[in-house]
Amino acid sequence: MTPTPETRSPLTAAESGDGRSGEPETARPAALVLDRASVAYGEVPVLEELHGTVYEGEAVALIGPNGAGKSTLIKALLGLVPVVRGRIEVLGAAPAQARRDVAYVPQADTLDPDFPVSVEQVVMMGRYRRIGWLRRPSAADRAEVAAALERVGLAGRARDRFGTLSGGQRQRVLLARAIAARPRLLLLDEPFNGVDAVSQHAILEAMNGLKAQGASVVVSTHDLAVAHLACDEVCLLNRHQFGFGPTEATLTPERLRATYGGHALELRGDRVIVTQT
Ligand SMILES: Nc1ncnc2c1ncn2[C@@H]1O[C@H](COP(=O)(O)OP(=O)(O)OP(=O)(O)O)[C@@H](O)[C@H]1O
Repeated sequence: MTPTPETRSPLTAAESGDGRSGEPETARPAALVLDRASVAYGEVPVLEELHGTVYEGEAVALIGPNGAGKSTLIKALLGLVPVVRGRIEVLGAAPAQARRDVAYVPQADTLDPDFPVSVEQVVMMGRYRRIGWLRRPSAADRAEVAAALERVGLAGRARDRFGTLSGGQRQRVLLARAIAARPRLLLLDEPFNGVDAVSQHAILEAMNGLKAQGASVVVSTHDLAVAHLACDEVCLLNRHQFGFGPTEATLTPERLRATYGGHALELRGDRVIVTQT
C-alpha cells in the first residue's frame, strides 16, 4: 500500500491530528497548500514532508522549538527558500508569484529605531507596492494608513517618531505597515516576542479583524494561547510535521512533547516552556 502523506510524517495519520485529512469542510478557496513539501537552503532539507491546507479567512499557528524551521517555512511561503520536493501553493500560485498579495512582518525589528521617520511614514511604506515609488500617496493611501493604525490601536500616534515608541508599539506599527498593503495572506514571525500585554491584545485583535475580512494569517509563536485565541489550525513543526489540523484537536500534550523532542518541556498554562535544551 502506498503510504499516505501523513504516514510519512514522524507521527501516523491518526496521531498527526489532521482532522481534515479527508475532503475540505469548507467551499472557501485554499490560501495555502502544503503538499508533501520539503524545503532546503542547500542540499539537506530543513523541513520535510509538510502537508496541510489553510483556507481563506483562516489563521494557522506554526509551533515548534528554536531551530524547528518556522522562519524557514515562512520564507518558503515568500518564495525566498526553495521547495525541493513536493509543492507549496500560495493563493493558488507558486510562492514567488503570489508575493504581491502577501505581507510579511519579520521576527526581529529590522527598522532602525534611530532612523528619523514618523509612524505614519513607516506605515505608508506598506502602500508603495501599490502606489509605485515615483507617485505621491493619494488621500486614499493616507486613509488606508490611518485605518491600519486604528486597527492596531495606534490611531493617535501617526505623527510620532517611530523610534520613540516602545518595542511592542513598534511591532504594532510594522503590523500596520503590513495591513496597509491590503494582503490576502499575512505572515507574522514571532510577533509576540518581548511584547507587552496591550500590544499582544492589539495584535490578536488585528489578526482577527483581517480574518473577518477574508484574509489568511500564518503566525509562528511559542504561545499556545495565541493559537487558541486567534488560530483555526496549528502546524506542529520540528524539521518534520508532528501534526496539522484544527487547534483544539491538534494541540495535545503528547503531540507537543513529540514536537519538542529531546528538550525537557513544561506546559505552564498556555505557554510552552523549554526547561532544558
Ligand atoms: N540562511 C540559512 N542557510 C542555511 N541554514 C539556515 C539558514 N537559516 C536558517 N538555517 C537553519 O535552518 C534551521 C531552521 O531555522 P529557522 O530559523 O527556520 O528555525 P525557527 O523555528 O524559526 O527557530 P527560531 O524560533 O529560533 O527562530 C536551523 O538549523 C538553522 O540553522
